[in-house]
Amino acid sequence: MIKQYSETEQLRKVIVGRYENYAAAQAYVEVVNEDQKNGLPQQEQLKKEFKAFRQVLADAGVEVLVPAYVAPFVYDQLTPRDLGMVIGEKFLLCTMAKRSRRYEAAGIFPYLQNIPSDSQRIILPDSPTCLIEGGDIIIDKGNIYVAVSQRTNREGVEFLKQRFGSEFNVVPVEAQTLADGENVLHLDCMFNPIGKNAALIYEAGFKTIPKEITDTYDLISVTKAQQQELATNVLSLSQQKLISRDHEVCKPVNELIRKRGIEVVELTFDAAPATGGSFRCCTLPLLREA
Ligand SMILES: NC(=O)NCCC[C@H](N)C(=O)O
Repeated sequence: MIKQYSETEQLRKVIVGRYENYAAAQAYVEVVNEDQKNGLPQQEQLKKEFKAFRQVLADAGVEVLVPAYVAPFVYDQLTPRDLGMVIGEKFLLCTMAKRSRRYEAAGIFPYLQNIPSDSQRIILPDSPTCLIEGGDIIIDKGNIYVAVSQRTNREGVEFLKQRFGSEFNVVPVEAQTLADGENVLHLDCMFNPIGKNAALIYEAGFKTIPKEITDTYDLISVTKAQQQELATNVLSLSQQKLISRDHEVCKPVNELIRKRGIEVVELTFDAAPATGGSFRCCTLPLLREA
């Protein structure tokens, strides 16, 4: 059973990134984003942080799944978020922009085998040039926000409109580019709904902020320094509770979230963010429902 109509409804089942075998074969390591230019994390630190993260999820009653190991040529399986997206009761299998991530989805195939086949619930983009990554998609309150970013192109946005436009209001978002001086890898690195009607936002990451966002949410702005530490990239367990980094730069944001009456579980999570992804990126929810 897969289902997701919102970013904050009770999380029931989730795929969490695989730290085991990370960068096991140096020969296949590909530096895929700006953050990684500063060096990659050590296995031991990844292990410690991911174990604690998985434990918090399990203790909260969430079913935790881990991708199967693919092969040495897929050196990084830390951030399953981008591999796909549950949209309503369908699963969009994404087409990845980076070579080293192109076959990463094989690790989550075991979890797609039991999705009912009464209709075509697994949606595959028609063309290899149609790039979409799950980090660029957010579904909430009847809207699907999708960014044109470093990883998702206009063809990807058009595909989403064509396949999901009758059921959802598809809202395209243009992210600023590296050439504009903004390092916004995916939409969830600059925008993320939390609680009942709040959202974290890094305004400077947008070319234009869609009115669906300004009209719908009580916005909590993050600074450029906070965006760089992925302060928007929290994971909601429910409308009442979320997981965020205990990083010094993120703490003021956590306080603003608490002021909205949302419980914030702070965890040490520094290794995965050094690869470009924090809690949202390191998870792929399969089931959210009250
Ligand atoms: N949604 C996200 O922002 N995901 C982070 C992806 C990090 C991964 N190393 C990548 O660059 O593709």
